[in-house]
Amino acid sequence: MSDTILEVKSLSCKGQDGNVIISEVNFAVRENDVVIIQGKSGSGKSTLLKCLAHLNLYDGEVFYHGETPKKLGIPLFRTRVTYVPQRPSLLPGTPRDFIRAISGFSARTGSGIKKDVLYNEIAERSTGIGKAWDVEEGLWDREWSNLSGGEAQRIALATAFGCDTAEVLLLDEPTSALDAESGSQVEKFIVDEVRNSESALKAVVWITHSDEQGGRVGTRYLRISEGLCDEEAAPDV
Ligand SMILES: Nc1ncnc2c1ncn2[C@@H]1O[C@H](COP(=O)(O)OP(=O)(O)OP(=O)(O)O)[C@@H](O)[C@H]1O
Repeated sequence: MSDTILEVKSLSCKGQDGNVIISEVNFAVRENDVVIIQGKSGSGKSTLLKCLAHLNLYDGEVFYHGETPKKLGIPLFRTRVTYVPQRPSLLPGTPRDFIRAISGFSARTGSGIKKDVLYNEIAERSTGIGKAWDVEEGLWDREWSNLSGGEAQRIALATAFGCDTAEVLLLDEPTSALDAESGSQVEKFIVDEVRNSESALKAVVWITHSDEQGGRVGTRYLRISEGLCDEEAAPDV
């Protein structure tokens, strides 16, 4: 189908101990999809997202518009298919250091844009989105390790949107550390961006433990159980 962005074929992943975590996963992500991934704790949801972002080794294939990440170039692929971690507080330095580092990647500056100009653009967009989510300006200069879980989560997400390059965002429980009000603000922003035809973002793969959230935002539903991944009907919430 022409609107297919990602195609996952026979994807399997083992842990360092050789145990199979997920096996023979097949699905496609198409334009306007909000694909909800559900499953018990430890079932392999984050593992699947990290494989999609080419952060884990896997067997099988992931195609982005029909091309493998290797053929496209993995750094460029990661600017288009971007993983947003559940616990960004494990990153070194401050959020601004992180923006400075990613502004220097040649996959981003390859278009000829200067590193400093790109840094200013990403920082301005990211802090602007953060402001709308009540993230104080000063928090961008605090070490990730000293941010609260909810602050770090909003900052990581605002930065992913601030980069404005991802066609697919892989969101690992993006609102799990947020209070109800902040969570619904962020949730609405994500869904609006997928629906906004002017946004670079065309689809989201979203891990959530909440059936209610899945029901509100999802358009398709995958469940991981005992290493296998099956598509399900929308939950009855
Ligand atoms: N590198 C690794 N080596 C060995 N085992 C691993 C590795 N990474 C993850 N695992 C194991 O694989 C299983 C799946 O982990 P994963 O983080 O994908 O689960 P999850 O479904 O996202 O869980 P949660 O809902 O608790 O976040 C777990 O049992 C985990 O301990």
